[in-house]
Amino acid sequence: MVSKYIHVNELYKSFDQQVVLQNVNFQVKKGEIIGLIGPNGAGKTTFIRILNGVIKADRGSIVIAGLDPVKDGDDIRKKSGIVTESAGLYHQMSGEENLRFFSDLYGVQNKNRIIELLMLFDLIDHKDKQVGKYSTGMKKRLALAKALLHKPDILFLDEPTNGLDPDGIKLVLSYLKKYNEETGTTMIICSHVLHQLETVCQSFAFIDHGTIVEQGTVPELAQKYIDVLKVEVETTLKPITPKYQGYNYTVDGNKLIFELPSKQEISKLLNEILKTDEVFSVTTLNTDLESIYFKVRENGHDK
Ligand SMILES: Nc1ncnc2c1ncn2[C@@H]1O[C@H](COP(=O)(O)OP(=O)(O)OP(=O)(O)O)[C@@H](O)[C@H]1O
Repeated sequence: MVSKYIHVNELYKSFDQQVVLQNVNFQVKKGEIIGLIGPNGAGKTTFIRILNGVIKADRGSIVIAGLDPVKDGDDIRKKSGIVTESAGLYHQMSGEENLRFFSDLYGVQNKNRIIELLMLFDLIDHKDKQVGKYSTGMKKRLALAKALLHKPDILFLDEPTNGLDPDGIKLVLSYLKKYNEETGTTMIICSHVLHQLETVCQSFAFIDHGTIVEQGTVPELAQKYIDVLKVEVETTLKPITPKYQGYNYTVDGNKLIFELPSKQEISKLLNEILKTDEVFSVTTLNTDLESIYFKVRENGHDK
């Protein structure tokens, strides 16, 4: 069995009388980037805060890199970086002063690291400006720089691209991916922007009403939840009967959308079309993270 870097077992948390997390079981492999997704109020931020040792669970066990967030909270925080909505920055200090402050706190030896990160996150021209006067996107980029100062082994990222413009989103996501490839840093990312998450995460955990209801990679989940594949084919074929080779299809402009029982049927279908016609493009429409997300949600409601 592959040993898990983060292992959570039967975790519970309530605030006053409200149960926020219940029977949470969750595992992450070392070096994995996992997306934590679920509707508003599902418990994602609370879960991240418990993992990072900011708040305590009521019961259940957590092991992160062999450590327990309750007993070894300081050690986990030394190994981890966190980005949350509030960012934890000092608004009276400049961007550079903030990074210097946290750099001293984390005991970062490499004095070039601050300038390196200011340049990387496109903040070098604003390094002397008070953070209170930063835009939302600038604050978010500075929060990421702060989280990466001490080259953590684990990154907890709660909505890391919220408030960023398209350039900022591209910069941050491509950096996180590159950083993971180079350093093997384990990352847990919460976000509602599923198409962005899909570009960086290797697997996903779905949280609903405080419970992890599903966990896996997109191909694993597609296999489990998607029973009819929708395949869009751009072709010169103009079928005239309601079915083509026994498959249902609909027409969308110059494209045909076929319903197939499995991906093995795609080549069979294309071979048939190519006997008489041309094919310009083929796209699977409903095996993306968003389609799977709604299937998982539907499944939860059916129970
Ligand atoms: N400190 C707190 N005191 C009382 N209730 C809280 C506290 N923190 C969170 N909650 C409640 O716990 C529930 C889960 O909140 P949480 O922020 O973990 O959800 P989330 O999945 O991160 O939501 P979102 O997608 O909106 O960010 C909500 O009902 C929230 O009101």
